[in-house]
Amino acid sequence: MRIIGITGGVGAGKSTVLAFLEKEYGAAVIQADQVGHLVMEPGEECYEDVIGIFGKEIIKEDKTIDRKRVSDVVFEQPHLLKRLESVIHPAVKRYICRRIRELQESGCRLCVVEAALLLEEHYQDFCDQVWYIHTDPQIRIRRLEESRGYTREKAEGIIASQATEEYFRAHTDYVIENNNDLDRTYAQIRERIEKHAVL
Ligand SMILES: CC(C)(COP(=O)(O)OP(=O)(O)OC[C@H]1O[C@@H](n2cnc3c(N)ncnc32)[C@H](O)[C@@H]1O)[C@@H](O)C(=O)NCCC(=O)NCCS
Ligand SMILES: Nc1ncnc2c1ncn2[C@@H]1O[C@H](COP(=O)(O)OP(=O)(O)OP(=O)(O)O)[C@@H](O)[C@H]1O
Repeated sequence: MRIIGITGGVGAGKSTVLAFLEKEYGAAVIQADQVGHLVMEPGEECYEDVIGIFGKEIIKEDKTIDRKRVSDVVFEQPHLLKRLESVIHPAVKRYICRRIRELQESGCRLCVVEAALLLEEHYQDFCDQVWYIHTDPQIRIRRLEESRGYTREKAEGIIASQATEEYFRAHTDYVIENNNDLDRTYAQIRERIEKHAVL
């Protein structure tokens, strides 16, 4: 099974690229953000620890954790983000490694793992290649304001907590530019998959 890692900053278009790989090439996809959400669901392994860090105020009526509330705090306060990461990251990595083993055993040909923190978490160790999705910060901020209702400050806070463009470029195998319309992005993906015999 080939494993492609997809990384890049907030709102760069990672999930959009992932959806294309799933639809066009039948890739099995794994999204670290979603796994992170899963492990803090009620009854899951990180639920109590996250409440231990932020207090009972983050519990919503339906008992789930209010991630928006957590996110409003952590991207402003690095020491709290570090504590949250120390709880979530090991659980996410275990989940992803387990899922990869399952996919391998099921005969899957292509798996794509998406993570903003792919490099920091060393997921490249189990990826055959890593792609960096690049979009200029101002375009990302505008897209996030329009599609997710983020404020400029919130988007900037997340961007500030992530790796720099230079770091991403220096540690990845292929860069996809996603500043323009999606057809141009998809063309770069096709080229990489087809000309470089990824499959
Ligand atoms: C802060 C939380 C609760 C916000 O949840 P919410 O559903 O509102 O946002 P979402 O998870 O979609 O993240 C929003 C954006 O921030 C980025 N992001 C999330 N965590 C981090 C982080 N630790 N460092 C840098 N960027 C991050 C995401 O990649 C995404 O681009 C959540 O992101 C979280 O638990 N983060 C810490 C754990 C983590 O590092 N997860 C990333 C994958 S393991
Ligand atoms: N080329 C593009 N043109 C216009 N809009 C785009 C383009 N690429 C992505 N978008 C939009 O930008 C927003 C962010 O894209 P997406 O969710 O794929 O980013 P992401 O990198 O996965 O975000 P996150 O870091 O939060 O996981 C979405 O609303 C998406 O539809």
